[in-house]
Amino acid sequence: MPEPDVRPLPATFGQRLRAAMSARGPLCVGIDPHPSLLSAWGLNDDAGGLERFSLTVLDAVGEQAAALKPQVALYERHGSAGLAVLEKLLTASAEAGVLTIADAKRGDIGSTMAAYADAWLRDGSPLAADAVTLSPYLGYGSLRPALDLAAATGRGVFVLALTSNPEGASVQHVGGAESVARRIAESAAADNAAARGAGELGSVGLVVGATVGADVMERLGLDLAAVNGPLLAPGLGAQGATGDDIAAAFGAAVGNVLATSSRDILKAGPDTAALREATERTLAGLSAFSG
Ligand SMILES: O=c1ccn([C@@H]2O[C@H](COP(=O)(O)O)[C@@H](O)[C@H]2O)c(=O)[nH]1
Repeated sequence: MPEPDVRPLPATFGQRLRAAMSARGPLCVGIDPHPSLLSAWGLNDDAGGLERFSLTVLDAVGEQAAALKPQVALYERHGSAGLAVLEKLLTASAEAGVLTIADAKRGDIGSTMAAYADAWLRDGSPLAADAVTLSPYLGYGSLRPALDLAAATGRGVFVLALTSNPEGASVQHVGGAESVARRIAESAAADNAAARGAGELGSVGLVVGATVGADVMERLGLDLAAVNGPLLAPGLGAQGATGDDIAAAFGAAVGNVLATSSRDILKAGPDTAALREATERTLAGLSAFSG
């Protein structure tokens, strides 16, 4: 009879993110190599500049942030050479023990979704990250291949629910008390039920903008605490939101918020000390809810 496999299961993304947030604070630093930032850093708008930019951010703030969030579009615009740099960044981050969230906003019919899941969430995939952002416009259920693969490989997802841009309201707020956003939140809560039962943070997160505001949350009757998943909150700094705005809007769910900022921190580069100082300042600005 074969020996039972007694290797411990890998920690879930929710467990790893909770540990990172407890140790470092609730901040994710976005890596958005916009052409204007590359230029301001004295770098070329090419794969060489992209690599220098990406690895500088990892080196400078990788130990301060709970996670790094590369914006996939800004690598894709360089074609295959840009994606090769993204692969390098994801590998280097994993080797350094830094969690990564690939901001790819993927979503498609289930059969194609399986291929996106394979790219971002499969062990051994060159583009494997700890988590990926997903768009539920084709229906939350269409994301199932990614939800299942993430669960099987100890990875996570962040599903767009209430995005930080003003245009999001025209889709996400529709339906009032039965809004699209509320349905997405309820679906994520159902997928996190087992983690809730175990008293742990689930691995199915939502994207809820830091810019959204308490009035909208109230009007839509969203129970974000019931989601029991990480809440990725973009909009800090460059889009105008503050730590106080997050504390006011997220209420009882604020302990699950992972605030994310890109341009406001990145504009401090390329100097490593200045990037660290900007990250420190951003973390201090979250004191209203990070204790
Ligand atoms: O609702 C959303 C979802 C994703 N984002 C992304 O976050 C960063 C924000 O960058 P800043 O420079 O801090 O404004 C960017 O990659 C967006 O695509 C978002 O802003 N809002």
